[in-house]
Amino acid sequence: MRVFSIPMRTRFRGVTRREGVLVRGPAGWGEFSPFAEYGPAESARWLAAAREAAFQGWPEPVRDRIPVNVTVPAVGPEQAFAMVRASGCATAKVKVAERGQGDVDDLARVEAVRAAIGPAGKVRVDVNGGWDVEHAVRMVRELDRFGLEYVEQPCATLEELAAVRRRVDVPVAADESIRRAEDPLRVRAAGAADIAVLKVQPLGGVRAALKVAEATGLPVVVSSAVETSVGLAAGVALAAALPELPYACGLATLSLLEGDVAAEPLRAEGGVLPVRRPAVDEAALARYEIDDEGWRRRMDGAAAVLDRVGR
Ligand SMILES: O=C(O)CCC(=O)c1ccccc1C(=O)O
Ligand SMILES: [Mg+2]
Repeated sequence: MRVFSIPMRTRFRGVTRREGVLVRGPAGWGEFSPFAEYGPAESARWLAAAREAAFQGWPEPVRDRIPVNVTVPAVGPEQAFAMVRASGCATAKVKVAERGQGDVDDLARVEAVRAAIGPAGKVRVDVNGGWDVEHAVRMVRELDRFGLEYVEQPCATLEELAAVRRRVDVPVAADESIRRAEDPLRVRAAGAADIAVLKVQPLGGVRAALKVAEATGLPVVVSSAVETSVGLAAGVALAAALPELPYACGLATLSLLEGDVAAEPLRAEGGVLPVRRPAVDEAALARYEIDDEGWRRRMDGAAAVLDRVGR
């Protein structure tokens, strides 16, 4: 196992370095990079995803190009404008409701992103559950001045998502509400969302995520957990294997990192990612490799859970 620590270009989810473990098996490289706040039980799914990548490989793709969105963190309007222009993407996802900021910051950022992407581009916002129902209804209507493709996780709970969905015309996507195998059916039953955002690592692998996609019965947006090219390749494999892919995916996140572990990183060009699987490059990895006992323990903890409960 190889531990990496890569600085983020801009702070994201309060994180300034992205860390994790790369494992190698007969099928290739896998990434295990649960966020710092996740304990062994939750991290076990992330390890299952890494093991699938390393030991099993992924289902056959049905497409060879994945349209992607540029991800705009909670930065100022000028930086947001520049990030969208530099990306070449026709869809932008804008983070809003950042702690310490206000509605005026969100309105200015979304306005700048709309200006950068042009009238034909698509703009979605991700609230990460940061609003209550009244705040969400008011802000979605205000932000829709700039034209919203959808709003991702406007509130924390399924019941709140359902309430917002009944009161606004903008489609609602569920992200944090879809994390465990039993959740998707609840999302469907609650009428809480129009779209399901799926991430490979927290769902326990590409095959597990495909099952969740089927269970939700909703159109899917595949999103990254801000991984290296190794982790992103699993998201690309999921996006490539889904029977339908009606929306751009949130897999253009390599640009949020200062560097990568592959010689030919999974970087979007013209708003599209190729369906391929980059290998770890020793020289690239050497720049970011650390020796960290903590990550060894996290992996052992997750492995103990996985090997006890199975997959
Ligand atoms: O979807 C994207 O555009 C990028 C990925 C992303 O936003 C994200 C990355 C890590 C953790 C949470 C999230 C999120 O969608 O909330
Ligand atoms: Mg999200």
